[in-house]
Amino acid sequence: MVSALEVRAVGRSFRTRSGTVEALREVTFSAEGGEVLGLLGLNGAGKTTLIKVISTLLLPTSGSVRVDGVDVVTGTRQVRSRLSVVFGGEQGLYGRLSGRDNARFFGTLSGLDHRLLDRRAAEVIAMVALDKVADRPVETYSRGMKQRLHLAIGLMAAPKLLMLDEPSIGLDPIEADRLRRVIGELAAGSAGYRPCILLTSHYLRDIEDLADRVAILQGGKITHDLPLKELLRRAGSAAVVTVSVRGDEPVRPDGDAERSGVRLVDAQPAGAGMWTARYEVARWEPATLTELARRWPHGEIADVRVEPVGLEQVFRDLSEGAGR
Ligand SMILES: Nc1ncnc2c1ncn2[C@@H]1O[C@H](COP(=O)(O)OP(=O)(O)OP(=O)(O)O)[C@@H](O)[C@H]1O
Repeated sequence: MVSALEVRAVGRSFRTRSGTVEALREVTFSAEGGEVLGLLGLNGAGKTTLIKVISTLLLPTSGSVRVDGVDVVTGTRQVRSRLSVVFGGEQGLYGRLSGRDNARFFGTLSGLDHRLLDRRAAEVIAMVALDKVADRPVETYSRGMKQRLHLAIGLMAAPKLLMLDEPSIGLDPIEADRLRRVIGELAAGSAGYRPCILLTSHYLRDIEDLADRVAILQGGKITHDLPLKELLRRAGSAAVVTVSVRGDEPVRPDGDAERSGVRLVDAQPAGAGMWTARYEVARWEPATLTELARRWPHGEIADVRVEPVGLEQVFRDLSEGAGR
């Protein structure tokens, strides 16, 4: 089977006055249709360079990239017709034109047959839920609507590979959620097929909500390439649970934290006969609550607060682990 995206041992260096910068080093990964791959990296890690190489804007110095089986260097034109890059932000739309006319215009630029333009524009506008405002000038759109229009335009040519760069940048939480919902539907096949989606974002919520897999770039190298669930599992704990207990001191950890998946972090008296204790738990499930109650045989649990460990924490831990 041909992968939607295949990146093999890609290197890209830049000559600068102060020497050579290796922006990408031996980058290798692949992704399939229907998969959402999150690409994470701190500033300067090489994300933009990688996106430019995949989208044929920069030549790789070494290695190869294939989009839907076509090499980016020898098949530049075919590759361009198989992928779309959607950037965050407000630029690149014609404010006086309607959303529908913007979609038609960019569809023409990407070589779509004019007989298909109207139908395709209506389809993609429906996919991103802009039907009601499709004939209004884009200058009257909210930021979120403009972002969804960018996505619609990116879908005009039914790309096999959809690259989304910071898609929710500058959006309020409601608009960001709406956009994430649309992206999730696309990955699930709302466009009639399942594109491969490469998602770059500093906003980890996008990645956490949408990605099936996460690749982490550090210093131009892929340091991790894992299913999202596995990456979160590597945090070592799924949640931090804070319990307030009325009653006696807790039973101290009895060496079975590994088996029970519940590890006491600290416990302190909180006055008026109350204790506050924090636990790291490997899984948050009904058995965890039973286990916590077992730790306080003479106490009454008055309150439980659960904070899931998110990708942000994992990313921070991994970045620190890599020497930052
Ligand atoms: N045209 C260029 N000339 C020289 N160095 C460059 C050029 N483009 C990128 N670099 C260098 O390559 C490295 C990777 O940059 P890149 O922009 O790809 O990182 P990034 O992960 O996209 O960062 P950010 O999150 O800040 O956008 C950096 O050290 C950068 O300074």
